[in-house]
Amino acid sequence: MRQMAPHDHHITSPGGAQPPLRLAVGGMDCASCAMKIERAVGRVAPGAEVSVNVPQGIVRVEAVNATRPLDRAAVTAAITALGYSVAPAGGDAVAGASRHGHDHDAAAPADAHDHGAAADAGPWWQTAKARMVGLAGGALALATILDLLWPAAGSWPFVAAALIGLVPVARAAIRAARAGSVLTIEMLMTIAAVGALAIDAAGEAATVVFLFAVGEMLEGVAASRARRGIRALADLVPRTARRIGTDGRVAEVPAAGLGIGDRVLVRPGDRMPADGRIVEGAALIDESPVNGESVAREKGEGDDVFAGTVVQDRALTVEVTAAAADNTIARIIRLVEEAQESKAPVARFIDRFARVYMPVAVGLALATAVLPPLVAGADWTTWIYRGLTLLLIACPCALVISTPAAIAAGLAAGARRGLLIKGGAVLEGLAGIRMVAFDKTGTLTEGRPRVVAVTGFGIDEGEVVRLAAALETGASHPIARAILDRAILEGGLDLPQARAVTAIAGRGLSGEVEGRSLLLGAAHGLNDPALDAAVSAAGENGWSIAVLSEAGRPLGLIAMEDAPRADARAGLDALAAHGVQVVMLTGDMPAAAAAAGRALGITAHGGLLPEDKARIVREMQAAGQGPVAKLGDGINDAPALAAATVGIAMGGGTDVALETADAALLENRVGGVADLIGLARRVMAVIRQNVAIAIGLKLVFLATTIIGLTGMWPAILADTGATVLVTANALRLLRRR
Ligand SMILES: Nc1ncnc2c1ncn2[C@@H]1O[C@H](COP(=O)(O)OP(=O)(O)OP(=O)(O)O)[C@@H](O)[C@H]1O
Ligand SMILES: [Zn+2]
Repeated sequence: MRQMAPHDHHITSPGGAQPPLRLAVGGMDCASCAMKIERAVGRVAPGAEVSVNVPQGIVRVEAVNATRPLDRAAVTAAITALGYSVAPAGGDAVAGASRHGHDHDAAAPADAHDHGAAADAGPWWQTAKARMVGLAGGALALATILDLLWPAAGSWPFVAAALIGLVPVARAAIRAARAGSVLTIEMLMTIAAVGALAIDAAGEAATVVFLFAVGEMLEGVAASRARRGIRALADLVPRTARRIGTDGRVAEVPAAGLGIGDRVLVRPGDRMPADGRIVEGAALIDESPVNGESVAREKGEGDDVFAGTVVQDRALTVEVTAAAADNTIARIIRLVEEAQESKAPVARFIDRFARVYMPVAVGLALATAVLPPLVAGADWTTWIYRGLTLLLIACPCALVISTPAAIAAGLAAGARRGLLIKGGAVLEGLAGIRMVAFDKTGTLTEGRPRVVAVTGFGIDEGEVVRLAAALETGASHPIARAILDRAILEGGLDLPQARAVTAIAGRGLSGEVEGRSLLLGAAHGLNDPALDAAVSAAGENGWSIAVLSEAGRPLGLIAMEDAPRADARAGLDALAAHGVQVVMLTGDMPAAAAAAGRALGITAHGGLLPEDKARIVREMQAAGQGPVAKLGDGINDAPALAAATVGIAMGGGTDVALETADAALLENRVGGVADLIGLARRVMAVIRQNVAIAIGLKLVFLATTIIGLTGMWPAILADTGATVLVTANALRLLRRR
């Protein structure tokens, strides 16, 4: 089931009081559709933030500073008035509609703007847009031949060709105008072409109409390629699975129909058909398709496996733990698709700019057509022609698509490499990061501490471990694992029952064991010389500690060692190469933090409570160190993740990691942070190039048109060319490096 935007976190929605409206719209797949819809919705929902996701057909309306609550019916009506279809219900309809929601075809006649029709269903040459190109192109070719064979016919073959190509465009323009959007690209095209016919430039009118159709088609092709960037992940999951029946017989069934608890047989070379847990066997598993982890890993009984990963050498029996719609890949796709809807600030700016730019350009065109003849007595035909050409230049297609195309491609490229980024705003934030704060346990270290020393104060060491392990039985901190492992080693898991266990994030646990009220955790507030000596000795070795105490009196000390991650050094170096500073913020005691910091060559602050971490992150941002990213893996990092410009979760696809942070590394690799920042910077560079291309070409043709150097068809060619160029530039991000 698709949830209604459960991932609205602090960056993309600053505390919106009302849930955003989400509508699945069929039939749009280009920038001008998006602009039309945004304008129409903006009129019925004043002050609302509208983002239109072209490839996925999703319109998201959020009441950022709306004057009244969002009215779903009014928004829906505004969109249908433009000739697009809106799926009846909210959330669930979205997924369906983006895959096969082309019902609008029946209601709306196929014309220049009903290109959603075949966008998913068939190859690009079968789309309505391609038919348009064929029609306009065929008519133009016929007219040209006629003109060569029979010059006496004059210009009427071209007039006919222009009209044939123009009819669908004009229809779309009129429909949009009726719905309230007068200044559309179709309208500009229609006026320019009709005007050209009027001043007897029929040949050019026909050419312009044809080139416009080509541009629209290429844009559609590019849009579906960007969409495939993320959808390709879904193809990693095999269509069928070998389910083991209750009678032990194996039957081939559709993977989508597997239920939780089903057992499947996965043979060497097979892709995993579902998320699950190995119940029998062990094998080398290649997880690179899902999280980019480059080395195959040995997994055995009890280990979790992900749909889409490849079993390399031996057969496994796997028990399914998630339905197809909830598996890791499906969740990633959903997150990225939602992220593609959220606009980066730079995209918002461009949208606003385009909205101002179009009327200005139209005004300029009008002035160009009218002023020189009126004021200076210049030739009317020449200047009307130049004015019409400027109308074509007023089309902001390339500019409008330049940013969303780059962001969509960037997010998809990241997801393929195990870098999950939740939206354009996060990308933009990441590109500007100057400082990264890491926690220690589980991020810079393996997060698998091992007990290295146990000290008892007045009680036996085994007793210390036994009581501590009883408290840790349900705990999730890595320390719990270490202490329980030790307890098993010493005498099995025959532990006393702990009651009323409470976890205090960043401090430890409290609870009752065998009638005694115990505390286990950091050495806060215990003044005991013997304990202090043991604690500082542990700190000097870089060990972490858990102190067991009763009524403020220490009973024992457990010291643990956690190895640094093998790739920590390289990952930190990669950040340094990006000019990014690094600091360690850890809940572990200061001495242990300092030892780990020394080993890695970075500044370390220890003994921090969760709120201390958040405070330091805020202080760093305020102190002008620029945007700060915080990397963390546990609940004790949540406040700091939220305080940071960008909160990055580390932790192989766990729910917490995926849902709470702004970005997540699916693979536990320190170098992933540098990869994230590098990718974000590349995306921003592409955006800058695209904006330069789009505006630069317009300026050049603006000048050459006014001085009369170039005419109509170079103007439309420049627009088409720029649109294709910026999209192709964005798709470069999808190339595997
Ligand atoms: N479940 C627990 N059992 C025992 N001690 C704990 C537990 N949770 C926390 N502590 C104590 O509190 C300290 C701080 O814990 P916290 O979870 O904030 O940081 P951490 O996980 O050690 O390090 P980092 O902040 O780098 O992830 C630990 O070093 C430990 O002494
Ligand atoms: Zn369109």
